[in-house]
Amino acid sequence: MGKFQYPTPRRDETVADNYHGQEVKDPYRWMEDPDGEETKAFVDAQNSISRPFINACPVKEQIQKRITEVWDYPKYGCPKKHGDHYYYFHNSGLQNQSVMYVQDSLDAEPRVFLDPNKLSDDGTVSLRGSAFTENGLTLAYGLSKSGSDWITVKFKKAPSGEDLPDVLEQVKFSSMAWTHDHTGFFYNSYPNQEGKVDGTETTSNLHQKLYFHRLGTEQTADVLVGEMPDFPKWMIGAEVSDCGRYLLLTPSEGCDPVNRLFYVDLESLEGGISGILPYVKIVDNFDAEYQYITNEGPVFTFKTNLKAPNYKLINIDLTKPEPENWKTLVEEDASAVLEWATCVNNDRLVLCYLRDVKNELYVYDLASGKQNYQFPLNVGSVAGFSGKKKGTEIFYQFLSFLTPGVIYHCDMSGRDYQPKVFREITVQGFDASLFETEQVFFKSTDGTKIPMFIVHKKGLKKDGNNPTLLYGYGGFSISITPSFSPSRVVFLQHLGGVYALANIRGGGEYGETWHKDGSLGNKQNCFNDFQSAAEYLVAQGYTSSKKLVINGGSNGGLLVGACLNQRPDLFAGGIAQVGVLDMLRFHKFTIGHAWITDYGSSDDPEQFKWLIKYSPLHNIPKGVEQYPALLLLTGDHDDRVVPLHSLKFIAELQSVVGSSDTQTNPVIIRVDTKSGHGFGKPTAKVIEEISDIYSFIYQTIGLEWSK
Ligand SMILES: O=C([C@@H]1CC(F)(F)CN1C(=O)CCN1C(=O)c2ccccc2C1=O)N1CCCC1
Repeated sequence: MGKFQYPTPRRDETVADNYHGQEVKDPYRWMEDPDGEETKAFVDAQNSISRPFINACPVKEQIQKRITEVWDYPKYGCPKKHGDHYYYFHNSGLQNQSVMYVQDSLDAEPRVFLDPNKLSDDGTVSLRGSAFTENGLTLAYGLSKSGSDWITVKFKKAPSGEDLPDVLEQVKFSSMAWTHDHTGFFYNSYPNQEGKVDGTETTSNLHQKLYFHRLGTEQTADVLVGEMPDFPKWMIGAEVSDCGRYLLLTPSEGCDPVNRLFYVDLESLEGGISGILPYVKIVDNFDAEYQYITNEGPVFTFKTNLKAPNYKLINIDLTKPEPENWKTLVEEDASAVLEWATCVNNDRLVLCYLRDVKNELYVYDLASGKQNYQFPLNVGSVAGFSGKKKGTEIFYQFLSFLTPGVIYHCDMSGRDYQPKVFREITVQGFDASLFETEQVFFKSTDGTKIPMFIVHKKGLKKDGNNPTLLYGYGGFSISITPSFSPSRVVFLQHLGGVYALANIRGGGEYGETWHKDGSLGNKQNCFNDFQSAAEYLVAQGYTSSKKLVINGGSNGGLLVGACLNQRPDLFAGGIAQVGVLDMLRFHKFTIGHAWITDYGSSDDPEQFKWLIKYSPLHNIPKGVEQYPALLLLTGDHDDRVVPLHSLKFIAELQSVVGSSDTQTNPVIIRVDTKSGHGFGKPTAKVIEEISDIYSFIYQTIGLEWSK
């Protein structure tokens, strides 16, 4: 591959910051202004390199065509009952957004209830959050434009779908909680945020407030019911209890699974909801998480990680709320993580556990906390669930790497549970029997056992010659569990690929211990684990460093950037999507301040030392013979991880390797328009992006297309 001529954007060597005595230059600081003419010109110049390179892939059309074919299968979500009707999401295959249908019964003719595809001509308006009233007669739903975190909340009558006039703007990171008289709705917004709020701005999201909206009134009449003026970073989660009597407030100040716990007895409010609510504090610290499950009168059940890093269920009686009166309902399981719990049929709990990255589903008695049934489940994930306290049935969706989806239905009114297949999702032309999934455990640098899924065609030759895509995330207590991906099928089936998913530390796969072992001062463990995963795949003959490409998005984009910098010899390439790459400044933009719980902050001298050691922007290796091929991807409306991270990183990398005679691998960036962090991305854009990624890999590590 010939040498690339990269743009040479202005380097302002006068920009430098003093971090606790250490000067750090930031020559591309000007790229932090997304509206600057220079920034826009830089983006255009970068796309003028990456677009032709990607399009030069000789089989790009075949790749895109095949991904489109495999993608074109009917997708369904679990039905949910609201009032006397069932609602479910369905995508006929290639629709940009899934459509919400309503049925009068499970076997009645479905009717379109809400079709987001009608709300834009390119599918870039997506549904983000929704909540039905208790009687199922009104729906509040959020709409996001171009993938931004900002939503506009609108309302519909159900089941007719008739639009109501109410509109709520400047809503972000919001709860959606109705009062049980169906007349009002709690939500969050940033009313005082200055300037643009269209998702292309980088303004920090501070001073979130809680409002109460009365249906049929203007947003200007909404009642400010909660604010924390002394704690600008706090976000105020709100939930109405199953009985409708209590409003639970769960303030948080970052992304750690911890929150405070306040409540309001809505029945005790003299004069109704008319101002800041008189909340009672049950927990006034950030020592643990308390997630509302249900309540029986004043006895509340919460999922918590208090002295239980794998989580447990506790009961708190509001009439005697002191911790010494709290009771454990379901003890922590030392070998499985309690991921979620839901009350169904008034007196049952459905609990979902994760054991060695595989889900298990159980029924417990609410009163006794005793387990009384385990649902039969294959190896894989429970990717969807629906059921509620006043309901007598549940639906759950099972997925795995080779199972596109099976939805089960179970009547919970008796004790003899007979889950039945409600719907089996199939992919034309996909024969799962041609492939296999292994779960292996390898040792990381410090000897810790790390799980990894490996998926490939049966009969794979372990001759070190298989192109391999190694995916990882490793943060924010998020577990990456088996899922089905049509584009991955194309990589395995037509590009002879091996797909590996490494469940590295920082995630939630083994509870809070696992998360903490990959956060803050331990963040390097994530990179060590991922590099050890790569070394395992090479040592076992799955692949070689010349055929190994790493991929991650968001926090996983940081993972890719840091690992390419640290071990440019170990990888042929990297695909970093919407990555966090400037670890000294991430907390200054949009919701970045909430990530300090995982990363720390450069404002703190001790934490600065952690960050400067691995921040991708500040650790690009100099003098390496060949930096791996790198494709960065971002979007102009990404207000979760703002594009400046990727712009500054690619500029610095190109300035370091661009002049090297031995650097033949491309290091380029693809900046999409009307595109955000990923949530709600239209199918057309998703397929284009994956096709571009495979085309990039095809040209850099040399793939072969087979029919
Ligand atoms: O997006 C993120 C991190 C990872 C996460 F913790 F899973 C979520 N996250 C967030 O930044 C979550 C942002 N966020 C809230 O804080 C919040 C409160 C209430 C409702 C909705 C929201 C919401 O989306 N990151 C991007 C890169 C690094 C972390």
